[in-house]
Amino acid sequence: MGEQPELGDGPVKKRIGVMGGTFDPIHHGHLVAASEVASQFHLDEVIFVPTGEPWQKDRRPVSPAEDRYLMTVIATASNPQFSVSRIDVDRKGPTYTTDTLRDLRAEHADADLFFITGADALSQIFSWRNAEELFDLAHFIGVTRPGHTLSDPGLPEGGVSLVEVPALAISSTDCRVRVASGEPVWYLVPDGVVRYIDKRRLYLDPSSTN
Ligand SMILES: Nc1ncnc2c1ncn2[C@@H]1O[C@H](COP(=O)(O)OP(=O)(O)OP(=O)(O)O)[C@@H](O)[C@H]1O
Ligand SMILES: O=C(O)c1ccc[n+]([C@@H]2O[C@H](COP(=O)([O-])O)[C@@H](O)[C@H]2O)c1
Repeated sequence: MGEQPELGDGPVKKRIGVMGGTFDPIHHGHLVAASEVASQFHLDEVIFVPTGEPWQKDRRPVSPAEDRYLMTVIATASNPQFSVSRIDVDRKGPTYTTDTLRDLRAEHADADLFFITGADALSQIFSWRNAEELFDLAHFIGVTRPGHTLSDPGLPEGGVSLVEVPALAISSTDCRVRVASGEPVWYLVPDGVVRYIDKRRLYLDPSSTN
């Protein structure tokens, strides 16, 4: 049997969301943002990409990349639309999103990429390395986040979409502080992540939480 003919002008491109983050730990704010963008933008899938060395988060020691990667796998395992990439964890040196997007474009040459970022990260985007190249590599989607104003910091015309997502006032910092002070993180992070934090004894040292 021959291949199905393509409709329209050419093959329909896959639409892949990319959710980059330090995920220390991953929480329901990340998951809701990815799910909502996937729905609103008719994405085929969302790839979560934990950072290797997040060079702008150097105020405190970040948990080992392998722990952050595994928590991301646990958190996304139940959603068939979600997957996790090791590309930033496996690349040596500081994590730059231009590298992330170049590598993903090489792996998914047939796809359009949509990079998902919260209001706080979007407002800092011009401090990222080679920021001017970012918008040629993916379409950017800025999502609302409680406590932060979602505004366009001067992004190129058509390069970014601003999207409202259900407001979850959760941050990884708050989760770490709660664990260090013996407060629960149940329902702020997926159940498997609560258990992983406990098993690996993460975030118990108060000096490394903030
Ligand atoms: N509650 C949330 N709602 C929407 N977007 C979020 C939320 N939390 C994080 N994000 C976005 O997810 C991406 C990855 O975030 P990150 O892993 O740094 O989590 P964080 O909660 O901001 O961590 P930390 O408190 O350690 O700075 C960023 O683009 C961030 O803006
Ligand atoms: O490219 C950069 O220089 C750069 C600087 C800071 C953050 N980022 C990316 O922004 C995403 C969210 O980062 P973070 O630090 O808020 O978890 C993640 O994918 C990072 O790699 C990228």
